[in-house]
This record gives sequence, C-alpha cells and structure tokens, in this order.
Amino acid sequence: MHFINDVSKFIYSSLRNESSRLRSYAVNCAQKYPTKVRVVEVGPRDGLQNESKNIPTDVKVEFINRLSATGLKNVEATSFVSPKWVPQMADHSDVYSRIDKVDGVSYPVLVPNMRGLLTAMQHDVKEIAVFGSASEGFSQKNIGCSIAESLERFEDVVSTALDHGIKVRGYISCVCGCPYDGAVSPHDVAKMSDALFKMGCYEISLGDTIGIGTPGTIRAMLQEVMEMVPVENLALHCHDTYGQALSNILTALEMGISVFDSSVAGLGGCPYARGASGNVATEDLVYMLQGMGIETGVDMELLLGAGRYICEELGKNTESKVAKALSGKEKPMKFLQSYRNQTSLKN
Ligand SMILES: CC(C)(COP(=O)([O-])OP(=O)([O-])OC[C@H]1O[C@@H](n2cnc3c(N)ncnc32)[C@H](O)[C@@H]1OP(=O)([O-])[O-])[C@@H](O)C(=O)NCCC(=O)NCCSC(=O)C[C@@](C)(O)CC(=O)[O-]
Repeated sequence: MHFINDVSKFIYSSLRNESSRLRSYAVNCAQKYPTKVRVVEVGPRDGLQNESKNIPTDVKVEFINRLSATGLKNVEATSFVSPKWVPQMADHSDVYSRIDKVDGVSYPVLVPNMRGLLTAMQHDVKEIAVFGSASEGFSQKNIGCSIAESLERFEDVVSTALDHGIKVRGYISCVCGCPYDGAVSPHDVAKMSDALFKMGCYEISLGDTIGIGTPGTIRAMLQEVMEMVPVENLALHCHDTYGQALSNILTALEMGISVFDSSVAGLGGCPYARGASGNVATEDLVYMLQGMGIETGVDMELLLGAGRYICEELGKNTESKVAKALSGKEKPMKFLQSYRNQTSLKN
C-alpha cells in the first residue's frame, strides 16, 4: 500500500509542470480516482417511464437522437415491458426502430421476460438489460415474482440473448433500501450480483432506487459486492431523493467504480417506488467529473441542449443544478471555460 502511495506521489510530483490534462491524471492517480468514466444515460427510459402525460414517439426519438450527439456512449432507449404495467413505454418498438443508431453508441433496452426479448430481437436490439431486486417486496411489486423466480426467468432470457450475440446488463434495485421491506442487507445485494454476473451479465448496475443511501451505506454495500464481482464489471445507479447521489458517486469513484447511470435534467423515478425522485442529473455528474479532470467524452453544451429540449416538451423545470445555474448566463460555455482556465484542473 505504501509502495502504491509512493508511486502515485512520484507520478504526481514529476508531472506537476506538464499540461493540465496530465496534471489531472496525476492527481487522479494519487487520489485513486479513475481517469475515465463511462456515463450511461437512462433519461429516455428511467426518466420518462414515470411520466403520466402521453409523450409523443416523435419527441422520444428526437430526445434520444440529441443525446446520441453529445458523445455519450450508452443511451438507454426504452423498455420492452408490458404496457399494462408501464403504459409510457408502450411505443417501445416504434421508438427503437426509428432512432438514429450512431456508430459506437449502444442503445440498451429493458427486458423483463422472454416475450420482451423476442420482441426486442425482432428489432435487432444489440444490448438488453434484465432487472431484478435485492428485496422481495420490490421484486413482487415491480416484476410480479419473487427473487428466486426472477433469477429462473432471467436464466433463459440471458442465455438466449447471449446465444444471439446480444450483450446483457443486469440491474439490481433497492441496493440500500426498499420502499416495501425497509433496510436491505449488503449480503443480499452481493448474492444477487453474483448470480447475475455468473449468468453472463457483463455489467451489474447497482440501483439505489429510493435514493436513501449515504456514503457510509454505499461503501458497506460496495465492499460486499466487490468480493463477488470485479470492480470493472460494476456500475452505480443513483436516484437523488435525499440529495446524496453525487456524494455516493464520489465514494464509488474512490473505490474504483468507473461507470455511472444518470438522467439528463434529473428526470425520472420508478412507477413501483412512489415518492422516489429522479436519477442524478447527467449535467451535474459530468460537471463534477470534468471538474476533477476525469474524462467522459461528453459535450456539456449539447447535453444542456438535450436537457432543455425534453424539459420544454414535458413542460417541466430541470432538476439539474448545473443547468439551472447556467441558464441565466448569456454564454454559459464561455463562462465555464474561463472559470476552468483560472483553476489548476483545466479540461
Ligand atoms: C414482468 C411483467 C411482464 C410480468 O407481468 P405479469 O402480469 O405477472 O405477467 P403476465 O405474463 O401475466 O403478463 C401480463 C400481460 O402483459 C403482457 N406481457 C407480458 N410480458 C410482456 C412484454 N415483455 N411486453 C409486452 N407485453 C407483455 C402479457 O401478454 C399479458 O397481457 P394480457 O394477456 O393480459 O393481454 C410485468 O411485471 C412488467 O412488465 N413489469 C415491468 C415493470 C417496469 O418496467 N418497472 C420499471 C423498470 S425497473 C426500474 O425502474 C428500476 C431500475 C432498473 O431503473 C433500477 C433502479 O432504479 O432501481
């Protein structure tokens, strides 16, 4: 450990006078932050699924196309779920077939069962996500079965998808607490993560569905999960209900996690977790990461534009603090750039 710290300090001091990007790199090595983060945009799915007002398919398609142009590499497009359960996602087939598929961008879709997978395959979907829960109560309310039954169901879905060359991501909800069962033990989250990883999910996204976690509970949960699944196969999915999302993400970054889910304008919530607010806003996440010198590949101006577009269409105010702060500025990007130029960590 001392050796690692010494190496990090040496890298830091020897690069002190180099370019700003190298300086950020050294700082991140010294502090053990990853130098690059992949942001998984879940706005078109998690962000919109809870909206009661009908959102035209055209708007969803335009929203996804704008997000694809920002440099994001993962834009979750829709859910092939039952329209009886989530009416807002009933146009999943239309949305998926009409969006522009940009090279290098993945458009995962949620799939709860074999029927969802077969429909997704008819539309040549390249990546799906199965979604389970670490708590029994949420599993029953969200997908109508127990955890054990869900794992049985996913076995077939995952193996069929993999046989057809479709990548599979695995979500686990309620990793810090459940709206029906209360506290959830890190051991149960680790067990579920292990099961989905062994099934063939390339990445496990750990969802703090009701945003109740704090850096303390997130750390304890991640410690147990990391004993079962390598850190490079983990992602964190934070809702910001209690205002803890960015602190929780910082904790996960310190522990080596480098994939985070977020939703532009902080849209969202789960229909089966009443009272839970939206995901951490993508603008706020990217602002924090850029300010730490961590590469995301996301163009902030285009991202702010995508957030403005969907908020106008929904007739809502943004939940992003960054979007709110910059909305009063005549030239927001110039303002940000000049601020960054005055600080030691330019990006
Ligand atoms: C899993 C089921 C289908 C079980 O639902 P069920 O009622 O137990 O199953 P069923 O097989 O009896 O099906 C009921 C009806 O739905 C139809 N159906 C069945 N499957 C499909 C399908 N794939 N696509 C279209 N239709 C389907 C089926 O044909 C039938 O229609 P009917 O015969 O009555 O006319 C249901 O519970 C469901 O769709 N649940 C989805 C709930 C959901 O999408 N929740 C939000 C996403 S999860 C989330 O937000 C959390 C996450 C991922 O973001 C992470 C976090 O923050 O924690």
